[in-house]
Amino acid sequence: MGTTNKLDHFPGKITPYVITCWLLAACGGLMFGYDIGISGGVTGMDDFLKEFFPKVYQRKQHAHENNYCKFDNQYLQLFTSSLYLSALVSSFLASKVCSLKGRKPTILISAVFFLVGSAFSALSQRLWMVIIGRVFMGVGVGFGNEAVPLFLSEIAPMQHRGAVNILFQLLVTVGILTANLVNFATLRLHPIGWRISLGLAIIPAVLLLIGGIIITETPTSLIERDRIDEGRKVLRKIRGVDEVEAELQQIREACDQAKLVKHPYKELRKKQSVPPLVIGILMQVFQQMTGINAVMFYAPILFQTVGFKSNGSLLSAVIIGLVNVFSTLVSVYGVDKFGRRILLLQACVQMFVSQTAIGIILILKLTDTNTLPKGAAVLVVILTCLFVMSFAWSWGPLGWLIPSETFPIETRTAGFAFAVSSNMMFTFLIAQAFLSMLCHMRAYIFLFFSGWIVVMGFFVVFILPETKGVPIDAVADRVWKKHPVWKRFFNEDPKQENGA
Ligand SMILES: OC[C@H]1O[C@](O)(CO)[C@@H](O)[C@@H]1O
Repeated sequence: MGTTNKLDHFPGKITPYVITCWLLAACGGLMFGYDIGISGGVTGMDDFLKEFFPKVYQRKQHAHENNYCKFDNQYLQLFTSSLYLSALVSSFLASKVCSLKGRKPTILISAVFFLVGSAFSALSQRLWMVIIGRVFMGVGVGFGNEAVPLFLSEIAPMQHRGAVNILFQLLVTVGILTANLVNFATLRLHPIGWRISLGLAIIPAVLLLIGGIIITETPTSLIERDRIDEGRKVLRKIRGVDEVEAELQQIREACDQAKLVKHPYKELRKKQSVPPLVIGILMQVFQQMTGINAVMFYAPILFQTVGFKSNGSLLSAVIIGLVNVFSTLVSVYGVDKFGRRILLLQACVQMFVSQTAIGIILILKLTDTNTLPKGAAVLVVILTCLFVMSFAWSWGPLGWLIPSETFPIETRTAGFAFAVSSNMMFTFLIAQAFLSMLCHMRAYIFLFFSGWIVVMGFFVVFILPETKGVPIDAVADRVWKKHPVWKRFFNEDPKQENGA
């Protein structure tokens, strides 16, 4: 632990150049969000269903007794989920490219795959072509989600890292909202509305491509690869000052320490890695088990299921998208003021109440002929907004922030890759299973998610330590070693410390 621990006061300002780099790279978040938001609307569009899923279209036309099952089709779910499966696999490859070649090339690869994939899926004539397009886009998402959050925080001055990390999630929510708006507009454009929706993903991809060409490589990545002089030059440029030796030194020490560990993935198997690994993975798994993506992917379908017309359901999705963006802004302010645990716990209560209430209303009020009384329908939309609101200022951004600040430098990128892939894995599972679960569990599915939220509440109370205000490299000493559950993993016995 001989590192410089004067972590937060290096000279430097937020220069216009850094802001430009942030904005361009953050298009990676926009791209990811656009995709999350676009697929649900497209799956609900008649022209799309007629072309690729005529049976689902027929079922939809003749809404009958079992309305909950009208969208239950494995291939329809595969349309949404295939992207996350390929993102899951590619995020491990991306973590290698990211450390061996740098953040910039990883971002460029991401943009190219996304660009090709979105053009391909928009122009498809067959279902398999759409799916291949989605798989390409998934590689883009896997590479982007690995490199962009790292890039954003590595070029940020230390004291702004938390807020900048949330910028990624904020752009994800802006992407989702944009997609909801696009779907709302293209619904009326027969028969190619869905093609326009899918094709417009090209815009964030092109922006990211331009960004990938313009942005600088990060100083950490250059120094990690022994390109010290270039690292110094970049640091001067992004900080807007000449005096950067102290920060350069600190990055060098951190990189040297990381290099002592030859195999970060092996290091993750050691006892001391258990606490951050468990926390990093569970934060992401729980983020998905709130049921957020059941709403984000399938809100338009969900609202159609409970009796809204196409138009009304897409409009509701737009409202939810707006709530999502504005509530994420709250966390930028709240995360360092109230702390992580308070935000997460408050959200557990609000999410539990709203999910349970939605479930009960649907169980009691949704008739077999697929009608929900007007008042109940409005209440369901309001409750969905309350649910999304609390998710957006807590588990949404903190699902990324906490894993990025709990690992020590030696295992940070490897540990983060596990967190990213757990997110993709559970996003995939929800995308693939939700419509079938809806068919079999009906409105009880909401109670299923509320059950998970109770488990998450216990997790926060008993297991999750507070990391507010703790410098990133002091987490082991100040947090883990003092925590009643986790301190036993930090044995004082030197043999154990060395991993013997
Ligand atoms: O804003 C909601 C979105 O945020 C994420 O949880 C990513 O952090 C997505 O999985 C979800 O769709």
